[in-house]
Amino acid sequence: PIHTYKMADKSTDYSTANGFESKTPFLIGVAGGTASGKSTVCQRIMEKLGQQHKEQTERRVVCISQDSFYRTLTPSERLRAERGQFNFDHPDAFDDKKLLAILKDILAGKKVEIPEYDYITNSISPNRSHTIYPADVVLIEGILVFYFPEVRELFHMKLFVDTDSDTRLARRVPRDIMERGRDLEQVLNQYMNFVKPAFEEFCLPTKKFADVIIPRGADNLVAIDLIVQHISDYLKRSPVDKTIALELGLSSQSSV
Ligand SMILES: [N-]=[N+]=N[C@@H]1[C@H](O)[C@@H](CO)O[C@H]1n1ccc(=O)[nH]c1=O
Repeated sequence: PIHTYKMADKSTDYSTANGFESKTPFLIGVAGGTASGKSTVCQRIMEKLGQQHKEQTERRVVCISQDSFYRTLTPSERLRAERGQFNFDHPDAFDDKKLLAILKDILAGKKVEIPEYDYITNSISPNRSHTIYPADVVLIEGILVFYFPEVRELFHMKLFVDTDSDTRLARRVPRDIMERGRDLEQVLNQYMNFVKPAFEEFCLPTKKFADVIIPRGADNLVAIDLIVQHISDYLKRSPVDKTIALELGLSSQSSV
């Protein structure tokens, strides 16, 4: 029997329409504290899905970051940010309306432009954006992807990466110093004043919305395999959208 993939909170009928599969991408939200391993979990899922679908090079799995949707800071906010006195972990720091609009475009199978975020200048770098073509699986990772109800309701699957906060801090300090040009005192002050309190007030409470909670993040290979298997089963039931494959100039013969 052909299974129609029934979502918990919405039934999506991937029935064919005018000869082609008319389907929306499988949208996965990946939340968790800073440095919990969200983007690594996304990478592992994409790698393993890619391996699973060798025979179908059209399978497209892409990942976008909520950090691409930090709102533009006012000059005074930018000054505070430079002094480590701006709270980037608060929901108000994000342009959730823009994220919602982009996710709806993705679900409509549209091609979207995602800006890159520059942690050194604390701003979106206008010339560095990347294009997301219609995909089969789209992962969105971020500390507060489950905080905004309208965004949360769009996900077909919600993952929460649950890593101990001391492990996260231990990873965060070197990363902020090496990659984001900060000094130790500023990183620790920012963590104590903003990152830790905001995690407890805004991020941790969204764990209850997760379908799967992943303790230890990317090290948890059993959890990642389970998740990949679930996605793979879903993908097997919804053949590749030929229009997407043709549009992208891909075909099963091509060695993309
Ligand atoms: N500071 N701080 N915390 C946030 C948050 O924990 C994390 C979100 O991915 O990125 C951090 N973040 C965000 C924007 C920025 O310009 N700098 C920065 O460090």
